[in-house]
Amino acid sequence: MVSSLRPVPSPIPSLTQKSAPSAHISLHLRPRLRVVAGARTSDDYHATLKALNSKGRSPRKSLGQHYMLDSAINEELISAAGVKDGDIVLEIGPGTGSLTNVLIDAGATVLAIEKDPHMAVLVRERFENINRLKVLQEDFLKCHIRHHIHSLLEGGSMSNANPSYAKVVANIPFNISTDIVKLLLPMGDIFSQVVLLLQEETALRLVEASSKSSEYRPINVFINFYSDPQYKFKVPRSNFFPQPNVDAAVVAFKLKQAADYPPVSSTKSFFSMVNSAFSGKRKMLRKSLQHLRSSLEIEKALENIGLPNTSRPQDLTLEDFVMLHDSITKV
Ligand SMILES: C[S@@+](CC[C@H](N)C(=O)[O-])C[C@H]1O[C@@H](n2cnc3c(N)ncnc32)[C@H](O)[C@@H]1O
Repeated sequence: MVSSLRPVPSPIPSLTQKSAPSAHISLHLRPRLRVVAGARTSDDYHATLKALNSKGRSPRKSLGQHYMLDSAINEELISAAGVKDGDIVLEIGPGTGSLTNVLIDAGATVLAIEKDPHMAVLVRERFENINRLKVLQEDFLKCHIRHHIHSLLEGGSMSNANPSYAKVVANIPFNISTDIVKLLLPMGDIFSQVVLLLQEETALRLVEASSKSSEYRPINVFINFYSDPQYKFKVPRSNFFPQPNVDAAVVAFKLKQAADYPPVSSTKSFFSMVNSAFSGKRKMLRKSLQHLRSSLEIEKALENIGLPNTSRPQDLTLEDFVMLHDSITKV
């Protein structure tokens, strides 16, 4: 099913076009060298435009609709997740169905959740004879995803194989990508792999920022708590229609299971402490955590774990935060 070598008419940019260097990637976070640019024109280019034209639909900015034009990139996405025959895969935002098509071709059973009712109809029509695909017209951020995936894993009628875990592979709207990451990563009981196409700058911030870097935030502690993230490759903006103002990148999160989470007495109190620690980024922890314990007690807790009593949040690794939380809750 993969691409034939047909010329791409204007005004859609050539899929082989190199993108401009990313000017906004900040400070310590620099893009990796590996870039997957569409090396050929793709059936997806034609399928996408045909599908959009047939419905008279213009892409909606509010829904982050930037459609992938190259099935070669979709294939790289599913290979990053190791999708194989019989896998159960959640796709968020199938749009015109270009990634869905590659997932179905790989033998996966696909649950696709699409917010736009027109695109949900379009993708249902495109794959009307495929019984390994279920399309739900719902807002992913509000749907009962655990319930839907459980029924597939428990051997619902759609699936002939019954893997223990499902996978997520999706080209998601950039404007809700952090919300999606926050929702999915603590679901290591149902998902083993989450592979997402994100805005490149977001991908770098989420995956590369570590303690000591100025980009380090509570979300980085959260991500490393629940997963082992890996930046996979860059996808230049010229591979999407309409072309966004930024490049994209693929990130693979290998989800941990609960038994492998760092040992904290309560995740709620742990992340609440981490958020407070970052509330005044330039502030020393003995000040920003004062509502939990006295300055003296925080200083003592920091010293107990081998850190200077003047430490700021960006000085602490995930393991340091775990020890600090343990020490503070015991003081
Ligand atoms: C970046 S496009 C990707 C489309 C398609 N997967 C592709 O690769 O061409 C994002 C898709 O997510 C859908 N979407 C936006 N917000 C959503 C939400 N909250 N829940 C589910 N789908 C959403 C959009 O309508 C759109 O189809």
